[in-house]
Amino acid sequence: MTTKSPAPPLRVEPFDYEARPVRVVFGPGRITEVPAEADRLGLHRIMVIADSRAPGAAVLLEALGHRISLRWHEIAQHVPIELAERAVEAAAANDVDGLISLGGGSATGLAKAIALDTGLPILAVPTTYAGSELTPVYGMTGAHRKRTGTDERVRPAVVVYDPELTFGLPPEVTGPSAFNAMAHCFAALWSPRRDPLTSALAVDAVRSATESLPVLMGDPSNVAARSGLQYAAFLAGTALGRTGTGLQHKICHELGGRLGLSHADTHAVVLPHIVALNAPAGADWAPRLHPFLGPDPAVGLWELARGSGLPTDLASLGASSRTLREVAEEVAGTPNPVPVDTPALEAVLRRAMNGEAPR
Ligand SMILES: NC(=O)c1ccc[n+]([C@@H]2O[C@H](COP(=O)([O-])OP(=O)(O)OC[C@H]3O[C@@H](n4cnc5c(N)ncnc54)[C@H](O)[C@@H]3O)[C@@H](O)[C@H]2O)c1
Ligand SMILES: O=C(O)CCC(=O)CC(=O)O
Repeated sequence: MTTKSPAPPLRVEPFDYEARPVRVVFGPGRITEVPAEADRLGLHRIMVIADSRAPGAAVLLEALGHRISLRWHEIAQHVPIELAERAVEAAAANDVDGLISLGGGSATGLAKAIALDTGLPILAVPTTYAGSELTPVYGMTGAHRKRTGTDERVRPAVVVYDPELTFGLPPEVTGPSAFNAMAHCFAALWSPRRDPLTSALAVDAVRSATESLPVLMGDPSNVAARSGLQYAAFLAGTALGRTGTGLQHKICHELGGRLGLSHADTHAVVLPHIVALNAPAGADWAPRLHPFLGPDPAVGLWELARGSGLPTDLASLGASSRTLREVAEEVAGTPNPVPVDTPALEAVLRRAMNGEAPR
């Protein structure tokens, strides 16, 4: 591991600040408070979208009792459009007045797709570190292309975080999902829409994620580390929900939509390389991360990924050279602190493809 050093004093630039209302309930065991939160929202005919691999569904369904109008268990990454359409039809047929999602970003994403069409309020119970529950961003996939957008109708009204629900999250989901959260942090740190609060949230999220992840790799049920990683996801999602996404996320959406790759795995592989690309423009953010990631944050991330047993090459995820070229052509114009043309971006993606160190 590279040597870590203290951060220099923070320089505060002029900024605009605006926050959107969301109620967040955080703590072990607090899934029991979901019925009271549903009552607070005035929900009587709820559609529960529950990932059956995540714990808590049975408890939640029993606790909600008569408030439930429809149970939905079919969930898929990147939200296929035909799945979203069927879920919207079912919500209308059952006259539901609100949505409760329990699961990772895929369960939240389906609730968002329904809310986009219907305007129904969402109460989210996240069980990974994707952070979707705090953003107005949605995504849907059809004909191997992912469409993303931003709409306040999809931002959940209430989020209930219960770290106990993540105790059984397997290491191959925990590690990449932590990197998905850290990808939000970097997007927020270098966004033109950043402000001192989004940057502070992002820095503390990286601190908490980099402290918690190594603990969880050896002790998956460590309560403090599970809480620390979910806290990081909360901060990271809040920051991303204010600043929006950029090149890193666009690359992952293009790869995920075309190839059906695991979203979090793709973020984990690509992130160190995009951090390296943007390092020359990192005077404002890189020194703040030195205490947690060492003097070169890109290398620090790459070493953390390797040390945690995460995938570090796109080839093993199923990407091909042809796809890399298509993705580079598609996303090269995306605004980024260090502008990048198609050949340069293809070279970056090729390094990610081969599992090379970021540079
Ligand atoms: N809109 C946004 O702001 C945003 C942000 C991040 C991710 N996303 C989207 O979310 C999706 C990915 O979310 P994800 O990475 O959380 O994956 P996911 O929701 O598909 O979950 C990953 C796997 O873990 C399982 N799982 C979830 N919680 C579990 C638990 N507690 N215990 C055991 N198994 C559990 C799931 O069944 C699945 O097999 C993608 O479609 C991505 O685009 C959206
Ligand atoms: O909801 C989506 O599918 C698009 C937004 C998203 O996935 C954010 C991310 O890349 O983590």
